[in-house]
Amino acid sequence: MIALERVSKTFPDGTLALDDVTLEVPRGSVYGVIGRSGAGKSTLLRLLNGLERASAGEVRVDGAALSTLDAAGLRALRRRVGMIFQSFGLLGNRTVAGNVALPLALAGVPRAERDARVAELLARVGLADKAGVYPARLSGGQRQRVGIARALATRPDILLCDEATSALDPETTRSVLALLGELNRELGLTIVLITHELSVVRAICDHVAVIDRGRVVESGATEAVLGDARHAATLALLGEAA
Ligand SMILES: Nc1ncnc2c1ncn2[C@@H]1O[C@H](COP(=O)(O)OP(=O)(O)OP(=O)(O)O)[C@@H](O)[C@H]1O
Repeated sequence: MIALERVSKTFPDGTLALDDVTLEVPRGSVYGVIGRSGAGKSTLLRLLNGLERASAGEVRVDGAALSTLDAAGLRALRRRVGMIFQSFGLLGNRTVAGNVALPLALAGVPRAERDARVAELLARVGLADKAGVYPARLSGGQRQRVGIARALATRPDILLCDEATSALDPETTRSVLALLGELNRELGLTIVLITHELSVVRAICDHVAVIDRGRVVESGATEAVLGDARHAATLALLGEAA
């Protein structure tokens, strides 16, 4: 459903962040992109929701070439592609409910419908009792649950996770990853997550791509890639995790 076909990204200063990347994310999968800092992970993720445009090659979502989308097409794409962040990205001057309602308000969803959807989302992420609380009063794990609820508000079928658990302790990481796994199964949500932690890939990803200096050096089913690692970048990640 998501395909990168020989995608390269060169920034105006000449930095080649992605170099001839080809990969395919199957519908309904949890797809991990792992690599060191600066490998190109964030750039790859930003290409998937149209925040960056490929310098060469093509990104397709359900066959539609993102390079051909006009402004309306990009808005439609972003409604079906949710995103969560390492730093959560919540608005401190809005309550939990207010944060989750924001994308619905922007999409013009009527008040009553919005309130019902927010209540449903907060119940799903286990925060029904926190609707009126401000983000500053929440733990990191709770903040990320709000981020997840907000990302799912417009019923996207793809969720992009940008180092979503990197700021969390191991136990909270496990519970947030478990929630993502449940949402993947219950909603058929396709999840693309970027991480520098092999434990995250092992915990939740059925597929993985290892990225090194802008190139995908290994990709495929997680067990196959990790069980038969060949590239130095993958071996280094396995060595660090051992
Ligand atoms: N807007 C930009 N202009 C110029 N270079 C950029 C820009 N954004 C990223 N880069 C460069 O592109 C390369 C890949 O960056 P990217 O942020 O995608 O890596 P990453 O794997 O996500 O790293 P990290 O885990 O540290 O966020 C790096 O060399 C980075 O400095």
